[in-house]
Amino acid sequence: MDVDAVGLAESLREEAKRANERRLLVLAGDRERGYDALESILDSLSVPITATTLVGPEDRLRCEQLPQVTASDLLGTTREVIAVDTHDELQPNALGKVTGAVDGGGLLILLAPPLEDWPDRRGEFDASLAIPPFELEDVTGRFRKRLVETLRAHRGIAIVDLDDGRLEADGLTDPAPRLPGGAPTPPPDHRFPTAAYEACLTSDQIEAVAAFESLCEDERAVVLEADRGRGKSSAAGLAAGAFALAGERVLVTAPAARNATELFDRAGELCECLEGDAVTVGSRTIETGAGGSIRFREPSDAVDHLESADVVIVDEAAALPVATLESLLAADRVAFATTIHGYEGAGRGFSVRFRDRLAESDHEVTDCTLVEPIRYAAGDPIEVWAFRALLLDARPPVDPLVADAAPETVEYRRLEPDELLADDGLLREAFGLLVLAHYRTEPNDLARLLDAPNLEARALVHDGHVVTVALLAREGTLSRETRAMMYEGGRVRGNMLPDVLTSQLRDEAAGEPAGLRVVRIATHHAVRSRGLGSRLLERIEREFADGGDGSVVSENADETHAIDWLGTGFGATPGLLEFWRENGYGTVHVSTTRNDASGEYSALMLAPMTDEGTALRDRHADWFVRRFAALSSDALDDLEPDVARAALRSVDADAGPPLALTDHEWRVVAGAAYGPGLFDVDPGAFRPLAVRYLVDDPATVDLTDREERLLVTRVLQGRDWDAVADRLAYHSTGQCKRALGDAFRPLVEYYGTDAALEVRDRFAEP
Ligand SMILES: CC(=O)SCCNC(=O)CCNC(=O)[C@H](O)C(C)(C)COP(=O)(O)OP(=O)(O)OC[C@H]1O[C@@H](n2cnc3c(N)ncnc32)[C@H](O)[C@@H]1OP(=O)(O)O
Ligand SMILES: Nc1ncnc2c1ncn2[C@@H]1O[C@H](COP(=O)(O)OP(=O)(O)OP(=O)(O)O)[C@@H](O)[C@H]1O
Repeated sequence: MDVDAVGLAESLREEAKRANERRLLVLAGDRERGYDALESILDSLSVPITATTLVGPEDRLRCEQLPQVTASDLLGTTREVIAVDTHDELQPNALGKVTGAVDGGGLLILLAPPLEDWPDRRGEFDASLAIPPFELEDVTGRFRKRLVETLRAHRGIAIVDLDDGRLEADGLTDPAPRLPGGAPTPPPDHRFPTAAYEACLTSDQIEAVAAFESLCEDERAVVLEADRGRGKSSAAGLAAGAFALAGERVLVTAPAARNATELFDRAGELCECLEGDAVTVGSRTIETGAGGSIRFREPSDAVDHLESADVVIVDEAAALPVATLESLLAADRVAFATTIHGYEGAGRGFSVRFRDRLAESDHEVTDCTLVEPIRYAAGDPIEVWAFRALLLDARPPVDPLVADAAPETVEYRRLEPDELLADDGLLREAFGLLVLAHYRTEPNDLARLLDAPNLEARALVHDGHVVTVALLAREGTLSRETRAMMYEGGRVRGNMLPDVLTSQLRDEAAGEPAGLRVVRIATHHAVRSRGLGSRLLERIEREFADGGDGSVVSENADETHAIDWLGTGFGATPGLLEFWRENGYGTVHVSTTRNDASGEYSALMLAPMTDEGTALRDRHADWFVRRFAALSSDALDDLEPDVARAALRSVDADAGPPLALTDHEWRVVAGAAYGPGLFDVDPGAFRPLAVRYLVDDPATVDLTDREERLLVTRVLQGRDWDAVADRLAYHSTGQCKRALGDAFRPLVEYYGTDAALEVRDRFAEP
């Protein structure tokens, strides 16, 4: 080999240390040559084996080894050298996590196939993109092509071609000597002890700690946002320590206890520094001599202990369900620390859904963003590369560029993967919009967008800028064998709607028609509610109804199909259900468990395009209406009443059984509505009527929102009178009972048979 890879690695390491930055070394070529070079490099670098990690399939070196799938174990830790073996596969998510864990002065080493061949390689991750009826050979290599381009274009990245013994780039940037930055100084006026500020490593961290001082007052919230490794957990820890030293009880929660390690370390150090032996420090509890404390509790447990805490700190808030965050808002003084641009899709739920709730709450909010990295110098070229390669900082266009967008000004555009690859601006805007609008978009999704054969993207663009984007997945057209396999309990990749309709809802034919699921849709926040989202759905429908472009490959021989149905599945909120209903989608299912990330029940909706699609939609809508009452008193007994109302309202009025109450049942219902009859003695008779009404939504019957919620909570969900009266703010259970009787009057009027109307006439006031 002509290239001195060892000498190169030594120079890179020396430069990295000098600049407190990282450097990246790509060893491209034959795998064995790569490992030989790597071993020589590790032998010569003065890096302890304990600070080195090999991320790859085999434990081939003497250092720590883990496979790419468990790269998340490295999150929050730091290593001096990490080598990643990408010969068998490359998981985009793992690449992000690994890059984030390399310390300032450290090296990231990639063992890669010859760069020219790399895009054509297929590994396990690619196999996961081969969603039936597509096959592995349909998966493309654009993500890797783009990755190679970024490796070649960015500073700080050395590339050695081991097969040709050629140095492609030396990665040396010859950084200007760093001026020794003075220690950051505490703010002039502060309430926390000076030591809390002296423990800070950057001036951003000082500002973050200072932001926590606002929690000395009541009805305050602090939101701390930062990219990974900006020292946000540590800042929260220093603040927690300061509160505990002042005798306050601090409750800390995070998705997992290990997320709070740094917080407890900093808090413990501060308390010990100021109180010495008077403080007891454990890994989940700290108690100060002043009577203060810091305690970690799991999120669900924390929600039940808000009363006993003075200050509540939520770390990695974006990774918690929105419903949990909302419950935590019951705390009077509360801080949320959260990662933006996380490598693990560390959610946007926080910004997407929770921010609004926070703004509506009584808390005065102090915002703080930490920019300066802690583990390495600002402007580190490897971070710059990772952000670009994985689009961690992709953003929708800035507001002024799209401010005038309206359905009349926009153009419908297919976002072909090749165009996205060629036009980074377009890719950034489209992906940025998807990231901002969805609580879990991660680097793997970028690869999916570029390479998965079942996915398509469509957008509306205003003046060349993306204002609304939709990600579409082809589903269905599954072979008889695949359908039987699903029916018998086997799993299929992708195909979310056919999968649920077949395996859970026991419809073996559900995977036959061709469908297109709107996986995600998002409108730029500055131009929502102008009809753009609806316009995009309409244009998609038009395109795919035309057959031509919308035709799909089938698992059965070479035949092609037009799309039979459009569908969607999402965390159900009344507003979103309404949006989809207005666009012609009807609910066919509500999941029986809440989504871990959003804390919401998912709704599945269909809009038929052909007779086959209509048949599929009709039978599932029918079954949905038939089972809804039983579901409501069982798995969905805590479904938000407004979600239940909106879900039923979106169902086609022809769906479900016709009302078939016996004369006797009608007398019971009308007796409760008009006379001395009681709901409690025969609740079953009221249920089909409530469901029928909520589905039909007849124009001439006008129940109030509260009355409809009463139908859901009392009649369908079977909650007891006290709980219902309390929740719907009736003065007493008696008033609530009368209200239910009153609510049934218009229903008896509208649907009642002769037997029912007779009762009404008998009791009706003269
Ligand atoms: C499969 C999925 O992706 S579901 C998730 C959908 N995406 C998101 O939640 C991301 C954030 N939200 C958005 O990007 C947008 O609000 C979209 C995509 C839902 C709708 O896009 P828009 O361009 O605003 O749609 P459009 O103007 O055609 O329709 C808006 C109507 O939808 C309904 N609607 C949509 N979202 C909401 C909501 N969160 N709350 C209340 N109503 C809503 C309302 O009826 C609204 O009309 P209004 O503003 O007059 O009350
Ligand atoms: N004030 C400090 N004193 C000592 N070490 C610190 C301090 N601030 C940060 N660090 C160290 O820097 C690293 C990043 O800090 P921290 O975990 O607080 O940041 P973060 O923004 O929460 O990062 P991540 O998102 O990666 O968890 C940690 O290894 C931590 O130990």
